[in-house]
Amino acid sequence: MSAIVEAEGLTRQFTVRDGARRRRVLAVDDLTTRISAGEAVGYIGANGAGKSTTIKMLTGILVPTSGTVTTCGLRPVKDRRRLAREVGVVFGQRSQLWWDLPVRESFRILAAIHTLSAAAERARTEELVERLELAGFLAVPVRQLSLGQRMRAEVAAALLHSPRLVILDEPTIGLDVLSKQRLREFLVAERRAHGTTLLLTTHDMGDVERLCDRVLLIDHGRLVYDGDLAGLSRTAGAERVLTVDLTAPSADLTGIPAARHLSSEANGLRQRLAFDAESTTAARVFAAVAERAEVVDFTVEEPDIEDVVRRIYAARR
Ligand SMILES: Nc1ncnc2c1ncn2[C@@H]1O[C@H](COP(=O)(O)OP(=O)(O)OP(=O)(O)O)[C@@H](O)[C@H]1O
Repeated sequence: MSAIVEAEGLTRQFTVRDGARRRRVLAVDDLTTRISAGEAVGYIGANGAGKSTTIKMLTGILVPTSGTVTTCGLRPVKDRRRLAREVGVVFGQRSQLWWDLPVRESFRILAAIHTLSAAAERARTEELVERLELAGFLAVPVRQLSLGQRMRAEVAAALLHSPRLVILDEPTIGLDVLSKQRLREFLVAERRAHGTTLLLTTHDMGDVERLCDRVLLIDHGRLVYDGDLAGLSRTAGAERVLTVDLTAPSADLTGIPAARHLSSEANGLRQRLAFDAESTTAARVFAAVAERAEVVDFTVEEPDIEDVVRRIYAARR
């Protein structure tokens, strides 16, 4: 797979005033990573961890203090214009649309900026209007749109020129559950249809769970995890939980190998056991429970990803 982002020792330092003194902040510290074409990567970290600074270096807005980065095979600062054709950026908290113009007009201006042919503009606009359900408000000025409508229009605007890389900065912030779901479904479909690479910064772990197959976790400018979500949970030692409903009240199911009894309800009719996916499996825990009691129903819960991230931060403090 060709590389869409290649960063090598990427570092950005700021000098900030701290009263009378000057202090250096390493916003991004020696970041080395590679993102291949077609990947969907969640870039997560606490406020101030260095996510925006990284994105700015990837898109040529900020010059690195040291290290190198290529985005879509281009040098972001030097080739910024050419890069603009390859990358689409969506900011959840900042509009890129013309506030007083109808949505349709913003699209026309952007198509002209990207020098799309009339046929390409028509086909892509139609595709995005249909997939993002924009038809009902194309003639409405942006300032009159609801947040959910505006975000859909923002995404369409950023994707109009069919960029190879789409960077989304907190794309679902402030959206209601349904709008979030629609937007995520659109992004999944867009990626499937066009092989688009997604790089997403978010505090919403639902975005990561539903959209990303890889997570980069950054803390104080340093990359502290690179892998899939399941691995992130393992890193934090997070446990899965087996809940069993039994046919008869039972004593606490303690002493199950590699599992920990968490709770019992209704005289032990429902019991919860936590286990570490590294040392056993849900099937083994279930089998051990079934030897001791008759089970009518069961569920297995995955670790809560927000809890996982909190644990990782806590462990590093
Ligand atoms: N222009 C700047 N001048 C000085 N310091 C800056 C500048 N931009 C960012 N920083 C500092 O660099 C660090 C990383 O900031 P950055 O905005 O990249 O974090 P972030 O992970 O995007 O945070 P958030 O989730 O709040 O957007 C912070 O300590 C921030 O204060």
